[in-house]
Amino acid sequence: MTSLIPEGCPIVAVEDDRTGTSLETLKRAIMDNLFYLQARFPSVASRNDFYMALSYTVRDRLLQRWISTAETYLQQGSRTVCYFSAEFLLGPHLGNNLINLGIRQEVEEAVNELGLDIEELLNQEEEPGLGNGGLGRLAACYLDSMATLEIPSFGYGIRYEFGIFDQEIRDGWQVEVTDRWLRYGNPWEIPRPEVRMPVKFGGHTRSYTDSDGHYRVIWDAHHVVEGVAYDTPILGYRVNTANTLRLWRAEAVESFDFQAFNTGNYYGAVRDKITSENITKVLYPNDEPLQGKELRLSQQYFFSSSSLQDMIRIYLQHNPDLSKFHQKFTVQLNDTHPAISVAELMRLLVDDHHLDWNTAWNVTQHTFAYTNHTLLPEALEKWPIALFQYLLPRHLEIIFEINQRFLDQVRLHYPGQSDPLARLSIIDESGERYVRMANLACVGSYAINGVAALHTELLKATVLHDFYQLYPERFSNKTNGVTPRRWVVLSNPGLTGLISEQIGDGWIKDLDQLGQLEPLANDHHFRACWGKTKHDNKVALAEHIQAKTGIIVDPNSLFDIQVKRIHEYKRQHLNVLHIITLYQQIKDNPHLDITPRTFIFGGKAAPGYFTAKLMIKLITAVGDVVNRDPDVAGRLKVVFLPDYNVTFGQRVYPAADLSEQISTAGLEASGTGNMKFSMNGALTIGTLDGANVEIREEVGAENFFLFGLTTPEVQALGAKGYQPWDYIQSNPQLKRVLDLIASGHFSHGDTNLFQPLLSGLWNQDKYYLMADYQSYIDCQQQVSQAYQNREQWLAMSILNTARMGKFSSDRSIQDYCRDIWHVSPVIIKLNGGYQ
Ligand SMILES: [N-]=[N+]=N[C@]1([C@H](N)O)O[C@H](CO)[C@@H](O)[C@H](O)[C@H]1O
Repeated sequence: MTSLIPEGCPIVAVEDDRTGTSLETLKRAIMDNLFYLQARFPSVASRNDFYMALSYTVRDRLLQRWISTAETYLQQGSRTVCYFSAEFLLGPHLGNNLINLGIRQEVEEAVNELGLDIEELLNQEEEPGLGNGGLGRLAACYLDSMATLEIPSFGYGIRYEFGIFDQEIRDGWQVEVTDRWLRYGNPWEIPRPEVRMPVKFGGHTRSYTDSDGHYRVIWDAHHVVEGVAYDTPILGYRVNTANTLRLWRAEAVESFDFQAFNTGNYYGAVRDKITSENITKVLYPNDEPLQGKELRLSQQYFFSSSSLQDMIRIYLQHNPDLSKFHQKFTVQLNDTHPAISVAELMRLLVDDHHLDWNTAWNVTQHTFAYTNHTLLPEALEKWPIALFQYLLPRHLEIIFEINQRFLDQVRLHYPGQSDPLARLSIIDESGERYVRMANLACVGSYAINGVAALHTELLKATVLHDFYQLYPERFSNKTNGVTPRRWVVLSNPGLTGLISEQIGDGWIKDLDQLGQLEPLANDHHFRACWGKTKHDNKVALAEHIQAKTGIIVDPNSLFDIQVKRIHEYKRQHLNVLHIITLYQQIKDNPHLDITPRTFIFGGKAAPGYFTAKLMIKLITAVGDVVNRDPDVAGRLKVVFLPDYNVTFGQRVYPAADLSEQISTAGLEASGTGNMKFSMNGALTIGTLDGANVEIREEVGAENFFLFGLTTPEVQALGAKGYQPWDYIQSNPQLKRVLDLIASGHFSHGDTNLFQPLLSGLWNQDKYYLMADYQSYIDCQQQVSQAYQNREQWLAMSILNTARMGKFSSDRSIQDYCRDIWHVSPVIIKLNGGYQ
């Protein structure tokens, strides 16, 4: 693309005001932005005005890095990773950018001198809740690590107008409130109105033979929507690299139909605008269970097509030959949500750019890599053929062709055997016939990975076994990780200071250096400082809990925390059975010497998931009784803290003594909260599931509270016919706990309220709570005893943090770069001026 600025034009020097970090410069910049961008003077400016003025000031210091990065990638034509995700749970930007720019102190001083409070301004930011849980947050941690490791990369996703709902608890029940995160504007995104991609839907296809005798297909779409780009800079930690997260918003090609308006059809005049914009209106609030709605498939296709068209546009700026597209770009598919991209790239290459099928397929298969995040059958996406025919007729044709050619190969592998073909086929012939998105992703990808060692082994043995048999070389494990920048440095400045004081701050970019803390686990003084840091964080959380819920908790009690999406396989209700067990023990013997505990829960339930909502009600109902019971006398407190999100997590992980990771073995693919808790010195009580297995390997079995059935034991019990009633009948304590719930003790005498939960446990207990109950209770007893030995507990806590190096998302990204993407870092030099 030719520069619009003529050769020899005077260089526009970048003013210090935009990049300077001296106290006076920052103060002037904040006031200038208040004046020139917020058009406010201090005496009438609101907290949001000051937040915006500060944000623009910090953003300016990003922009030089961002533009230098973009220019360098353009000049060097660097091989680039594109991370396709329907969710990016970014969290608030301001605090993180201050850390990554390394100017937190300077800005705090400037803000103080202006008579403002930086914590208040930080809390002013509406977090972009463009995700449901682990999958979306992982994508955000990976963007931070790719930038910090100076990897040329783009994030591509959807700019939902409304993110994950805000959660309120009314009368103990979850109530969803619309997340209007954009209502005060978003200083961290740059609209790119010129970057618009036409995305077609519906209609029909027709084919013809062109003048060169080539078979060509035209897609006459029913309607076209435009994808408009909004870019957010993703700055690495203490580097010059600022990569781009490009999120697409849907707009109507024609946002106002004058003809309709002139004929008085006012709705008609804006119909296109409304239907088009609906595509990116709201995030589907389901974590795991698939949402088979047409709009969901439209969202997935919309951002996949916009992103691939954008990549081809960037590619053609320097390379006319699309047959080498995969050498420049590689795309990581974050679960099957963007798997339609496999068919879309084929359509773009064959129909729009006239590559022959085989060349296009070679490019496609060498472009995509696929990450699976769950084994839950109900989460594996499949779309009815009829919906595909209606919404994406050309893609259905292409998928049939891909499948045809694929099955021809498979037949060679399994001569005369139909079963493997039926399982491997992209088309599920049962019922109304479906397109299996995981199969499409596997056929169209050169690499397939799970997100923890156990999960990947289970993928190879179960859900993707046939693909593993066919393409063993494509499979690898890439254990998840989390960024220590947001989850330790930003969330836990006390611990950060204590660690860096001892071992320097190299650990922030090289987490294995935390290993240098090990010897200090035996140092009484260091243990005392460690304990104080944790206690200070617990005091801060206790104040927040009182402010948010009115519940007073004792920071000296053991903070036992379970925060994650509410789901039966995550077994928040098993945690409640432990609470009731302790409660009954106290009721039986009010003088019982027990370790005082504060049970803190947080997590959203998918709005349509009734059992999960009932689990929240059980937690709040038990809390209402236990928290007020005179016999308990405050030794047990149960808190359900509403609206669990990234900001909430930043408060909670540093304040935990015990991290609850109690899913049924074999069902939690990885978990990432488990890593954030341990990194902040919490000890884990958990099953051998997901990344718990690797955390226990790293921190040492002696520093991990393990309980429960293993995956093979769960499978064996299931195979032999699991009778939960047998466990209830043979365990009087367990029976008493369930009977107390059934009696209405926690529901004002209403014996029906929790019936659905109880009957599920008595009859089927799909997630083996009854089988794991006693092991869990015994393990919790060990926890209480261990907590009584403060010095030992502190030593275990220090060792947990010291041995968490493996779980940095930097390590995960280095694994992806080495084994899958084959991309190398590009060092960015800051460019002082522009020609
Ligand atoms: N979808 N999905 N999967 C999950 C999470 N629910 O978002 O992905 C997360 C990120 O890979 C995993 O840690 C977690 O175990 C898994 O259940």
